[in-house]
Amino acid sequence: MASDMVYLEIFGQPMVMLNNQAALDLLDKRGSLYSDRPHLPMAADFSGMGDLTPIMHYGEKFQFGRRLMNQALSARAVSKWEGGIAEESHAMLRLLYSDPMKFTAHLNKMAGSIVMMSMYGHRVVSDDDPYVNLAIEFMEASTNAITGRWIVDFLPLAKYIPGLAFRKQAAEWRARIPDWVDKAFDSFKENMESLQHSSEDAKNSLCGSLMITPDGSPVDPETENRVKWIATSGFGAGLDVFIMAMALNPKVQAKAQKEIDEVIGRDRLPTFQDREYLPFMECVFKESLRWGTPAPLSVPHRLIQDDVYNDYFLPTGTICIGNIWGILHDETLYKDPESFKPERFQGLDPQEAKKLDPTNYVYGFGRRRCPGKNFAHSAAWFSMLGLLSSFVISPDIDESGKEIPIKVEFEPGAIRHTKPFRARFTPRHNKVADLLSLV
Ligand code: HEM
Repeated sequence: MASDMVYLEIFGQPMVMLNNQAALDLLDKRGSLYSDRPHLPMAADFSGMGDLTPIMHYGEKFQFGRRLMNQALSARAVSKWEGGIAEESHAMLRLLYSDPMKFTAHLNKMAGSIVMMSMYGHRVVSDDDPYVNLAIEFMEASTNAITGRWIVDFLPLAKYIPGLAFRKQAAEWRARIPDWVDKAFDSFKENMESLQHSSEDAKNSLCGSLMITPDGSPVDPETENRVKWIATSGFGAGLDVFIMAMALNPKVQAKAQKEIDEVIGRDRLPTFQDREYLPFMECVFKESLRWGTPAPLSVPHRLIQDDVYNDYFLPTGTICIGNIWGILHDETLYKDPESFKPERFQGLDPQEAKKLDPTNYVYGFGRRRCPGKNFAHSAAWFSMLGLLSSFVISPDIDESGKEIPIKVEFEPGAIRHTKPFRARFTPRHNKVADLLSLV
C-alpha cells in the first residue's frame, strides 16, 4: 500500500491509517464519502451517549447539529468570550503564584471554568463548584468512551483484558449521564428568563446564543436537545504538555519572554490585542500543538461507498483514521521532529507555511474537523502567553538544590496528558504579584 496509507484488517473489518497527503486527499477532499462514523454494534453499553457529536452518524441530524455548532463557535462568537477567558486565565495565574506545586489542578479548574462560562454563562466562584467537577469528569469519560468503545468493537477479546473493563465502566458512565449532560443545562433553562434580562455572560454563552430568541419564544424540542448535547463538547487543551515543553526548553522560553518584554513590557498583563505583535509566541504556540499533539489520532471516520485511491481499492465500511501524531512527527515535513523548535515556522514562504501549519492536522479532518478550533485556539494561546509573561517555568529542585529531571512520558488515552511531573514557577519580576492583584 502507498506509504501514506497503512491498510489492515481486524476480524474482517478493513481499516486504513492515513498519513500526510492521503489524509487530506481522502478525509478533506472526498469529505462527502469519508465523514460517517463507525457503527456501534455494542450500542446498548453506551446507550444515552449516542447524541454525543463525535460518535454520531453522518446524516441530517448530524448536519443540523454541526450548523448550530458552526454558528455558536465561529471566530466572531468566540471573540465574545475573550473577557471571560482572560479572567479565568488570570485566576489560574493567581492560584499558581500562591500554590505552584498543584499546577495540574489549577489548569483543570481553569479549563472547567472556561467551559462553564462559555457554554452556559455560569461563572465559577467556589473552589468546589459542582458543575466544574462534573464537566471535568465528563471530559475524561467521553473521550475515553470514544476510543475505548471502538477498541472493544474491533478487538472482541479486549473486554477480557484486566484494566479494559469497558462494559462495567460503560454502565457506571451511563448512570452519570443525567448529571453530566442535564444538570448544568437544566439550571441554565430554569434561569433562562431572568438570565435573558440580567446577564451578558448568559446571553453570550453557547446555550444563550442558540436558545434565547429575540422575542423570547422557546426553540423547538429538537434544537433544544441538540444544544444540550453540544454544550457538553468543550474538552480541555493540553497545557500540561506546554508546561513540560517550557521546563525542558529554557532557551525557547527566554526568547519568547524577551519578545513579551519588548512588545508588552512589564507594567501590564497581556491582552488578546497583543497577538499580532508577538510572532515568535505564535511559533511557540504552533510548535506546542505539533510537539504535544493533543489528540494523536482523529476520531475514526467511516467510508460510505466503495472508493479507489492511487490504484488501491477501499471497500464500503472501511474505517479511516487520520494519523495526526504520525503527520506532525514526520521528518520529511518537520526536520528533527522530537525537538521543540518554534524556529521551524519562521521565514517560510506562504506555501510552505500553509503546508506545515500544525492546525491543518491537529483538529482532525474534513467535515468532522473539530468545530471547537477557534475556541480552543483562543483559550490555549492566551493561557500560554499568560504563563510565560508571569513565570519562568523550570524543573523542580530537590532538598539539595539539584534539578529533578523531567521524563517525557504521556498517559495513554485519546487526549494526550503528561504523566505527573514536578515543575517550578518563579515569578519573572517583582511586579508580577501586583499585576495579578495579589498585593
Ligand atoms: C486543543 C483542543 C482541541 C483539540 C486538539 C481537538 C481535536 C479534535 C479532533 C482531532 C477531533 C476529531 C476530528 C476528526 O474526526 O477528524 C475533534 C472533534 C470534535 N471536537 Fe475538538 N478539539 C479540541 C477542543 C475542542 C473544543 C473546545 C470543543 C468544543 C467547544 C470541541 C468539540 C469537538 C466536537 C464536537 C468534535 C466532534 C466533531 C464531529 O464528529 O463532527 N473540541 N476535536
